[in-house]
Amino acid sequence: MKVGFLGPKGTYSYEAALKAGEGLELIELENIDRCVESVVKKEVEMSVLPIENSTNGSVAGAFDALMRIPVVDGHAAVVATKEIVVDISHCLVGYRESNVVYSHPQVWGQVKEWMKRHLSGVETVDVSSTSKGALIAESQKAMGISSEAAAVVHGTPVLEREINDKKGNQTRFLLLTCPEALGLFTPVPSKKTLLKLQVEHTRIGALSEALQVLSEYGMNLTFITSRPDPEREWQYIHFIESTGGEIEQAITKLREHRCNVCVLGNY
Ligand SMILES: O=C(O)C(=O)C[C@]1(C(=O)O)C=C[C@@H](O)C=C1
Repeated sequence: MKVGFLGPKGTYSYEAALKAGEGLELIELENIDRCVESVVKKEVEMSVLPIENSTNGSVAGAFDALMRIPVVDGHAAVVATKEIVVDISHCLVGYRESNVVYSHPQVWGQVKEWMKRHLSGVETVDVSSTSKGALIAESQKAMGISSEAAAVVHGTPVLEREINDKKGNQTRFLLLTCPEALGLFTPVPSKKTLLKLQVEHTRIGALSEALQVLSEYGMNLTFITSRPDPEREWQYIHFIESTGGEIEQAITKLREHRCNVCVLGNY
């Protein structure tokens, strides 16, 4: 079975993909959008998507990509089936004489204090992944922030280990798949449900009513994030994760309240 991950090898996404299961064929993808698109287009059976870091919060680009999953008759064409948590320990890699450092944009907020103390004045450049940062650092004799595994993959010297501001730094990934491929998995009891929700913001209390419905049906919110709706200016798409409750009944009720809602996964 093919599992896509944000490449090149050595990213934290690669580590998440290794945790996805046994005997899987891991396929390198070039950016976060492709991690969703490749499953939608059935180029891979599954892929891993980073959604939240314990220090720096939700990965905006991941939710923007989830927004583009086609929904037919209220059902998403791709769903999350598993949550994978990876410990994130960043290293400064490359060549100290440079004054440029490359990494994934989600990293800067995880090393802010350390950068202030040790690398103030250097230019930070966003690249598609941490491993890409280590690769560019090596080819341009610059610096990068990545895992030690990425430095090993690209032969980039490690200058400093454990530079993240908070120890116990972790990122959550979702394992995405198309519902037709779900039969290939051994079912595990799911604990969390991820919903995509749109409410009519022109109506007072629309979001609070929707959240009330979830609580009425015993769904306990564990995470909520909102992204701008690409089709409606100053309107938002909400991603809500919860545990327990009567999900089907809650969804029926939300639709009665004119909410546009679909399940993006159970894990
Ligand atoms: O660049 C990587 O190594 C990734 O797997 C992406 C990603 C992210 O998008 O959050 C994953 C974990 C870290 O928080 C930093 C970057």
